[in-house]
Amino acid sequence: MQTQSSPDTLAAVAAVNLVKVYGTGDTAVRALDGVTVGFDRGRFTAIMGPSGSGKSTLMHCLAGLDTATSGQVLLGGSDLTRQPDKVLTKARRERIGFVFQSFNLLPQLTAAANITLPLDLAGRRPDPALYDRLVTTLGLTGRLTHLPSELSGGQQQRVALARALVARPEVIFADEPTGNLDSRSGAEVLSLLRDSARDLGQTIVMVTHDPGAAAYAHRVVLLADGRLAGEIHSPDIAAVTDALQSLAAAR
Ligand SMILES: Nc1ncnc2c1ncn2[C@@H]1O[C@H](COP(=O)(O)OP(=O)(O)OP(=O)(O)O)[C@@H](O)[C@H]1O
Repeated sequence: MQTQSSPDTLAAVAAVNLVKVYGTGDTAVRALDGVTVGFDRGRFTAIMGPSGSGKSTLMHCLAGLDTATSGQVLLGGSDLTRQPDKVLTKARRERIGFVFQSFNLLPQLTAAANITLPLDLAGRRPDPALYDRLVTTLGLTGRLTHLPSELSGGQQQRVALARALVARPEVIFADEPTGNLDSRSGAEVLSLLRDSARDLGQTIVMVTHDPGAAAYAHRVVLLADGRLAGEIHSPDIAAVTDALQSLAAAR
């Protein structure tokens, strides 16, 4: 296991000495304590670590959904932390895709309209071949005219995934993307993420607690107490489980 990660400004997305403090004074929590890590283009990385280690905070800061206290977030080499809100919003809309547990589907739109919404907002049309492939692979063919309230949790999650992938963003951030899926659907989603990295050169960053899910990634980045605690390249379930157990034992 390696414990070093150099700042890599050529990475698709990178954190440089990122610090995030919630609250002030005695109650302040240092959720990120100087994290420097890069995520290479076309690679699928899982972020893992004990509960409260800063995984979600890191991903939210990388995705521009939360503001770091200090440090930099680089997207394609440019510093997101110094951009005006308008530029940040545009970058989020056009260059970044999100697959979060809370789905964030619009309740009044059909599944199909939810999937194409980010493209519609950007005045772009979906690539029909990619759209068809995603809808078929994700088992949504018979569900496209349904509203989110008419879909199961797993189906909603797959709509959110199709929405993130169809726009072909440079970077996709996924927070427990298989959390609500049965094991077969979960395996399909993870394969799809890995294929998207390989075939479309997308950069995928996924937070997960599941060593089985992490084993689909090219690399696992470990966090503990808001700091980088190691990396595993070409992870398998046993190596990930061992690393998590070592982190838990060190607490
Ligand atoms: N909005 C907030 N206000 C105050 N503290 C927060 C806030 N969000 C997170 N924290 C704290 O920051 C630390 C890191 O939280 P974070 O959610 O990033 O951890 P995590 O590794 O994603 O945890 P989990 O695996 O339980 O989801 C925790 O101590 C948490 O309590």
